[in-house]
Amino acid sequence: MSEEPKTFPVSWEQLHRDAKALAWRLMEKGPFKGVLAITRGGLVPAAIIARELDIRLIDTVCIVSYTEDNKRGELQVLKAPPKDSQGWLIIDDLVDTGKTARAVRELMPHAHFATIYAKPEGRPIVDSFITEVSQDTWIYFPWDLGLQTVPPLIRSRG
Ligand SMILES: O=P(O)(O)OC[C@H]1O[C@H](OP(=O)(O)OP(=O)(O)O)[C@H](O)[C@@H]1O
Ligand code: HPA
Ligand SMILES: [Mg+2]
Repeated sequence: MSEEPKTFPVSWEQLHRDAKALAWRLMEKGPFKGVLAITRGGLVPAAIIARELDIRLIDTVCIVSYTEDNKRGELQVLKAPPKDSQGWLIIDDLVDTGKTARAVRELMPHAHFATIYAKPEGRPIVDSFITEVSQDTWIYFPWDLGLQTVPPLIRSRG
């Protein structure tokens, strides 16, 4: 992963709101027979969307992308998705370079692919998303954040 100058921290409330907005959009794309979460980032959004669409069949595709010198490396599929991709809804938290999405699409060519956030490089690979952020923005998800103190605005002025 490269150094990203801009940051986009997402709170639990915002994530819930954005996941529900995605569920609204997906209502007209279904019906879906099941939700496939891309671990690990897709797990929380998948739970919210499955609840809103009243889908009880949930599966995962478990993927690790090794990092070497802060760079995204080879993708390793630890657990494959179902063989028949027809009618499945794939959920991930975001698409960035599109490497993960491309790999999962190859395994699930007939599924609908949805993410909450999308960066320009990966956006053409997904079927549905809610919010686009620029390629040089790093999204921080609530499960990677903690409460901390911040200095008054006036002291951070250059
Ligand atoms: O479009 P890409 O460049 O492939 O990046 C997007 C992927 O990267 C993140 O997952 P990560 O591999 O960091 O693992 P995690 O979901 O377990 O956090 C994110 O959850 C997406 O799955
Ligand atoms: O912007 C991001 N945020 C968190 N994880 C990621 N994995 C790829 N891009 C990102
Ligand atoms: Mg992920």
